Amino acid sequence: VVKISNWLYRWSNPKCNGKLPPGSMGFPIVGETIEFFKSHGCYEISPFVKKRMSRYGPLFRTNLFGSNTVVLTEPDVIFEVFRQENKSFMLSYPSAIVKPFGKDNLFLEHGGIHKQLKQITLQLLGSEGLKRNMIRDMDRATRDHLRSKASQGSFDAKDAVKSLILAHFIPKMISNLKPETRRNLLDQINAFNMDWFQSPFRLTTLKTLYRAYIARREAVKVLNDAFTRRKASRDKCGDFLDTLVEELEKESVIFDQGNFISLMFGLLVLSKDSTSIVICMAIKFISENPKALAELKREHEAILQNREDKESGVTWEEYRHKMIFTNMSFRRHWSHMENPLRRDDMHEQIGNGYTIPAGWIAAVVPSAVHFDPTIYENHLEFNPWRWEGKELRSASKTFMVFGAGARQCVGADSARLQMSIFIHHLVTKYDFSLAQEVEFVRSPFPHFPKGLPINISESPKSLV
Ligand code: HEM
Repeated sequence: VVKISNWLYRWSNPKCNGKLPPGSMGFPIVGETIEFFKSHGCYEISPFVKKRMSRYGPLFRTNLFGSNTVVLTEPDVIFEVFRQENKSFMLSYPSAIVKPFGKDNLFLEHGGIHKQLKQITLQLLGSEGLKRNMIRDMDRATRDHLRSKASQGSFDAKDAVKSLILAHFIPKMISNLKPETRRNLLDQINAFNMDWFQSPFRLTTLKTLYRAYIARREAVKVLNDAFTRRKASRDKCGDFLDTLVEELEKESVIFDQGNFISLMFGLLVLSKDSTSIVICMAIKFISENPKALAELKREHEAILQNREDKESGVTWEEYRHKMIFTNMSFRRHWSHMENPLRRDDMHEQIGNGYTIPAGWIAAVVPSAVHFDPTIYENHLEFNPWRWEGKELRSASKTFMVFGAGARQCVGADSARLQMSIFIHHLVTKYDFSLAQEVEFVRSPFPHFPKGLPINISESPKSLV
């Protein structure tokens, strides 16, 4: 009894050579993880965080995924943690989250390996790569996909947008796959979903995890075959696989084929899951806000009217400089990555004289800043006009939807571009509405448990 009481006491009152932030460590072993995963509305701060912020203040301690954790919600502290990447704070996600992506995932590495991998990835997803290689095909695929879906009169946007993204992204990775192999890869990447993470405490979790494991295994097989064949043939196809094969041939190479297979797999899954959910959020919000929809139509019809070559599709210039209201409308929708996690390696002093002991996790909550009532009037309202005249692209202490510092998202521009092109075609060519009331929750990633069915038809006023 004495031993157990002692252990329970130590669980609730962990050691610290400074002052720990207030908070509760929850139940032994599971901590407060179950409450953390409770689903909640999407356009708000999670009740888990909100409740503790009002009880303990902007910094509080807890235990999540079996790790002692300090949750950070203050803009200055969050920005500083991002800035200290690779110095006192290191990216660190629980193995339960990252394991299903495979063991070779080098984006979890630090220092030089991470830097080199990021440079390689930016050849595909950086603005030069997007401008040169991606925008035309992205536009064409989006236009054709929407046309074919709209001809059915209604469709589930949740699945359709994922397939649309993969349909043009897979050939950018590997351009010479046979149609049936490409179809198989698309199906496997689509089958690899994050359902196990949305509800890790349900009986069905093991089943969804197993399905994801099988899908990953099959997808990796396709990617591996394509890699091996390309290496042997030395063909040049102008795709990302060329870049990766060339990297492997360099004398100073620090990666192997397995690392690059894992990279391709991770990028395909991320592009499908992250961007599609934000596009679906956009469809939902503009369907419910006629004033914002009218303004979007005005912006995109003006772009179309001023375009010299009507068949050229969205240009880089239009995307970067003429979609101001589009940017304003979906600015906060990107705030969907709820908790970037870092491990404190240095026993860091943070705000208000508190300390994060070495080895603890720092869970930053950017959405607490993006929905902060002291920064935003009517903070939960969808109001694109609140951004009028503001700088819309770069990260700041009060806006970090794509992270900040060394770990800033490599896919940010590609996601924004895909969203802008989708909205362009949707609002200029179609009339659409939600087919039914939509369930939209966050646990902790946002998702539409019952899909997003929409009714759609070609607009009689369509300009092209
Ligand atoms: C809805 C769109 C997206 C959002 C909101 C988003 C958000 C984020 C955030 C907040 C981070 C930083 C994580 C951290 O600091 O721990 C991040 C990193 C990352 N994102 Fe995205 N992302 C999006 C789309 C994408 C896409 C489309 C891709 C790839 C195709 C991508 C690839 C990555 C990668 C590889 C990293 C790790 C970067 C590094 O460690 O240096 N993301 N993303």
